[in-house]
Amino acid sequence: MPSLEDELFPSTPGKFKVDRAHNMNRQFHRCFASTSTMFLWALFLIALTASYLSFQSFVDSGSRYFSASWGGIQWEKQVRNSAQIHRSGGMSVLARKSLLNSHGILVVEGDLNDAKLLAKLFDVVAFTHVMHLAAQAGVRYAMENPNSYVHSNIAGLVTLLEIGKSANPQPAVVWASSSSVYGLNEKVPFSEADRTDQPASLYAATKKAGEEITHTYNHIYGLSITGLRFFTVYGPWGRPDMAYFSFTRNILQGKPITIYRGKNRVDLARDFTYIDDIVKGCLGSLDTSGKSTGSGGKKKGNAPYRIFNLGNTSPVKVPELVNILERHLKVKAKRNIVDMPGNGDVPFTHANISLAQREFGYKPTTDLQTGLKKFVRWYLSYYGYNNRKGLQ
Ligand SMILES: O=C(O)[C@H]1O[C@H](OP(=O)(O)OP(=O)(O)OC[C@H]2O[C@@H](n3ccc(=O)[nH]c3=O)[C@H](O)[C@@H]2O)[C@H](O)[C@@H](O)[C@H]1O
Repeated sequence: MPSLEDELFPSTPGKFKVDRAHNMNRQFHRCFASTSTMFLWALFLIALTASYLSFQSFVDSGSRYFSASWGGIQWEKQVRNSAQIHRSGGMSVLARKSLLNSHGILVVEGDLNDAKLLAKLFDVVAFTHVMHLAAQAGVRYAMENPNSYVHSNIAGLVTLLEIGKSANPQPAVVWASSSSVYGLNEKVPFSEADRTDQPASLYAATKKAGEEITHTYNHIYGLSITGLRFFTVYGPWGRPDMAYFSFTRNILQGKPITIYRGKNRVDLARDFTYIDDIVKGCLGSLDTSGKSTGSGGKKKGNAPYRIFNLGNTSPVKVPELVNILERHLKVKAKRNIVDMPGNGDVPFTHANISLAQREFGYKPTTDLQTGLKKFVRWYLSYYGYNNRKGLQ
């Protein structure tokens, strides 16, 4: 019989008990902990169902699980207080996930598909912005649990947009797309105007669908939309299913790591982007998002529809990523090199970021060597390796 944890987290790629607690908070840390400027705004953050919750179990029983956890006069008061503007700036932001209670901000956990919860939140607070980072992420896991991608990345997105379009005022929506939409595109570096009609994975296809779906809400209802194509984001509090994270774990545990190799023995490469740079991009895009024009479901004029690459502009081969990890960890990896299986991976990614640079001064400053050093320092501390000999 599955445990309660499995009931709630069965779709989690790379679910590890020890990581769960930090998964629940990681979006906060990833997006806000390192960026004090976020507190210029009134924040209200909702922890909506994302990659680390079980969509299947929500379909079966999830609404019952969550329905008990919100509502009531006291809860509404907490939501309102939490959404108050803490400093000047005039924004009130609805984002995917948590903020520490110590900052006076309430965390509401719920399923993105819970329209009643979303409607209630918009009822209680007139959100000016939605930072929507909830998703079922991961390229390869889509082959194992395809419906979780549809549930979160498509159905959940539509639920959110439906609520947003009917709200008065309508919020500006900034949301997470993905570099994976470039799919089999071979033109480098990838620019926003390049082809995105050849997805290589279901994950990519659902993110591409999200771009089309948000476009219709912009067109019909006047919602201000900004889609951010993130390029392999890494760093402290990251996702345990991603390569840099699972490689680190295996290297430290003396277990082999599998490195995929592309056609003709060509190494795969990624435009790995450090979390702090991504946070700056998120903030820049919120700052410049522009207003929605409609209200109560009626469009009153054209609203911005924007898409930006948020990458690092310098792809690194996966074996080089492993070299860097070895140096920081001071442990040799046991490498198992295999030909890339047909699992949705693409051979390389490489961002052209000139559009984001022009629009809001986006400029990544962390190279992979530096970013992984910070990640490893966090990892060793978080998992208690600093108390063990030889890994200081
Ligand atoms: O930019 C994105 O839009 C996506 O970025 C990320 O996808 P990817 O770039 O695939 O990152 P990641 O899994 O870390 O694999 C990195 C490299 O290691 C290779 N890889 C992976 C696993 C393994 O065991 N071996 C291996 O060689 C693998 O073949 C790849 O070449 C996010 O997960 C995804 O949610 C999405 O946001």
